[in-house]
Amino acid sequence: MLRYLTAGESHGQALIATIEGLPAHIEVGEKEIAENLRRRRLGAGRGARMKFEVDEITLLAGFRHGETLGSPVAIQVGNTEWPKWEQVMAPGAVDEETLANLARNAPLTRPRPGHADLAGMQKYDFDEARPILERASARETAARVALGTLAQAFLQQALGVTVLSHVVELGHVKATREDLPTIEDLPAIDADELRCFDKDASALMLEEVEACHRDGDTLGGVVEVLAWGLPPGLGSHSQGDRRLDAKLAGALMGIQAIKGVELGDGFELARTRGSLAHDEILPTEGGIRRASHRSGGTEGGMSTGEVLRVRAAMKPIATVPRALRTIDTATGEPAAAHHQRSDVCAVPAAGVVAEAMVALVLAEVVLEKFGGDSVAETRRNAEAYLADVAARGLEIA
Ligand SMILES: Cc1cc2nc3c(=O)[nH]c(=O)nc-3n(C[C@H](O)[C@H](O)[C@H](O)COP(=O)(O)O)c2cc1C
Ligand SMILES: C=C(O[C@@H]1CC(C(=O)O)=C[C@@H](OP(=O)(O)O)[C@H]1O)C(=O)O
Repeated sequence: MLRYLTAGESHGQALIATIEGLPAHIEVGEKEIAENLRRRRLGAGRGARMKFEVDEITLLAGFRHGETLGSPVAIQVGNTEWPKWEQVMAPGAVDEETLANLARNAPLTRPRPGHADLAGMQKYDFDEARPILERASARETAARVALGTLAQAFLQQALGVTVLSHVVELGHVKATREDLPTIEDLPAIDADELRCFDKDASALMLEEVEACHRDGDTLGGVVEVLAWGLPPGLGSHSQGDRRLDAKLAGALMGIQAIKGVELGDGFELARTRGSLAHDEILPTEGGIRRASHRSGGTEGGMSTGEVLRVRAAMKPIATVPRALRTIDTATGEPAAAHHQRSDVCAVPAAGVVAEAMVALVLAEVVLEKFGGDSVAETRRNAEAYLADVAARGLEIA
């Protein structure tokens, strides 16, 4: 069983990520985690904090000599902003004078519509938003990306699976393409500020980010995650919560600001007749193939063996510089929502987080199907299964 948790506040000392259940001998470490954390910081529209804060990675447990040990993993991602926040975020008790100073200087009593502020203050009995926004903040996704890197390395080393994301919509601008992008198309996207394969759309998207920035506004968009090399039969039709689609949707909806998820052609399929909505099954040399890729690579809650394709829709950033209407909870009077700094757009970064979440779900279902206390054991079990599928003439060619 794969279990993981993160802890840590946005301006706390560090984030901590822990995971248990990954096999031994995954070759992965600081370098790979740092690269994914670097990618998570990229993208047009990210705020000032992304430029000066550094992700300080420490592998605390579960590794030896560049490999996982099969024991619980703990990773620390230090917040280099901490010295500036030591007093505001002091974990220990502070004296009355400090408390009074903090309350005088920056009481966050004007909750932002669209952020966790108000519901959190109501639920956890706080008079200001600081204790809520600290954990709601997407800073936490750095910890999930660290864990996702381990899952990605495991999937690649055990099964040859690659998981990558790209931006398909930003505000009202849509990228268009007839065929599915290949693995070769996508790594190159990393260098682009928007990680979007459609260069014309990408230019318009960048203009839109600029325009939003000038207007004191914010943007959302849609990212797509693709996974190549999956075997058929991950997940199960037999219970709702075992369906791969359900696990993916839950994991992606668990990312801050994600408001919608679709598998394959998703909502568009609902507008399409059945004769045109499904992926016909054709015989081919050495097995079978599909005539199209509309399902997104799942049927009956199981992987089909085709490319997995899942999209996540991110709402615009809630901290709108041209502040939205709210109330001051200290007085009950109308007010402008608090705003100090924020991203204008974090869609490309959300794509990297979405990759991590998809990889964690896939690692879970791979381990459920094939087990394995070492990467080699998972690989052997998967190969035996795939050989059997092929022997029955059902290999995806
Ligand atoms: C990578 C990433 C960066 C984000 N950056 C910001 C930001 O700078 N300002 C902000 O208000 N929200 C930002 N968000 C979104 C908030 O974290 C999110 O809206 C908030 O936690 C409330 O949760 P909800 O949107 O799921 O309701 C970001 C989200 C992600 C995934
Ligand atoms: C720090 C990160 O993202 C933060 C996510 C975030 C939010 O409200 O979600 C708000 C911003 O932080 P601050 O309010 O301190 O400017 C982002 O910078 C990060 O992704 O590493």
